Amino acid sequence: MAPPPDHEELENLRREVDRLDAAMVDLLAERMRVVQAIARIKQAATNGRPAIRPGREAVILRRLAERAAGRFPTAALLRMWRELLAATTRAQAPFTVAVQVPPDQPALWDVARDHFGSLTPMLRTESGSQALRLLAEDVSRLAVLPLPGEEHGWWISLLDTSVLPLRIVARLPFSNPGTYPEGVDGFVVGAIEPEPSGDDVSLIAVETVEDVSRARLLELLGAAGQAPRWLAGRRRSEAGHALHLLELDGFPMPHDPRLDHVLAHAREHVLRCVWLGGYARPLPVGEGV
Ligand SMILES: C=C(O[C@@H]1C=C(C(=O)O)C=C[C@H]1O)C(=O)O
Repeated sequence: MAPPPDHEELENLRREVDRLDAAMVDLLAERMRVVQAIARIKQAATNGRPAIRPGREAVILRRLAERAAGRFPTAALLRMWRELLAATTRAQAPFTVAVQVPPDQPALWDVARDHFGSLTPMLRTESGSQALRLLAEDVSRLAVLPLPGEEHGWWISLLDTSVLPLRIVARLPFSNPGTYPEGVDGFVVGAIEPEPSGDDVSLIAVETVEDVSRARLLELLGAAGQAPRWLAGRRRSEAGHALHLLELDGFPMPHDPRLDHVLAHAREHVLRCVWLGGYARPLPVGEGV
């Protein structure tokens, strides 16, 4: 039987695909060499801490999503890059991720898996304190914990770590093409200094005297020029104080004058403000499908 007339063209196109595949592998190898050079420079500062830089990763992913838009399915591209970033960070220093999977958010495991790649060891924990213990014991270098709320009070523990402070460094999922159920969100915690990505949200714990209501607190901060969102609260009955977790747009640092301003402005009610970290604002849901 005579070959179909376009047989030769098909063969040529497949050779072209093979050539491009080979070129992409060469580029990945070249990229890995550059990452290793970065790792050598970072080594002194990293000193056993995780190599991941969530702010930098967010900058890379936003830029590539924009570049690929309309030419390559962005959601697939982002998934590929997550796998790549997991491989390049693991190559710098192997790490394990502790993941608290609450019974009502089983998909948080998948969100963590997609973010840290299919080959990164992950340990499932029942509670936030268990996940944080794995960090303290150096069994895991990073933890994925459900968004703070009434049930999830793990963030309180971050206030009390003085050596090698644990920070909230990322919010997951960073991109959700609509495949994760709504309300399945987590924070990544680790002994890393969060770095700005250009579009960030900060997390501030505010300790107040006990009788300051949530509304009053937001009002006080509003008067100090801030427009925070309230995430969670806890009473510290032993001290007669209350703790609130707030989100603030932008990227304040531990000693941001904006926080000092809040303290000065609401001195009678606010006892301290503690910067717990921040995260790169995720891409809008459904983007990059
Ligand atoms: C290479 C670095 O380390 C990690 C790997 C990255 C990458 O592969 O591009 C980016 C950020 C870090 O999570 C870096 O810090 O730049």
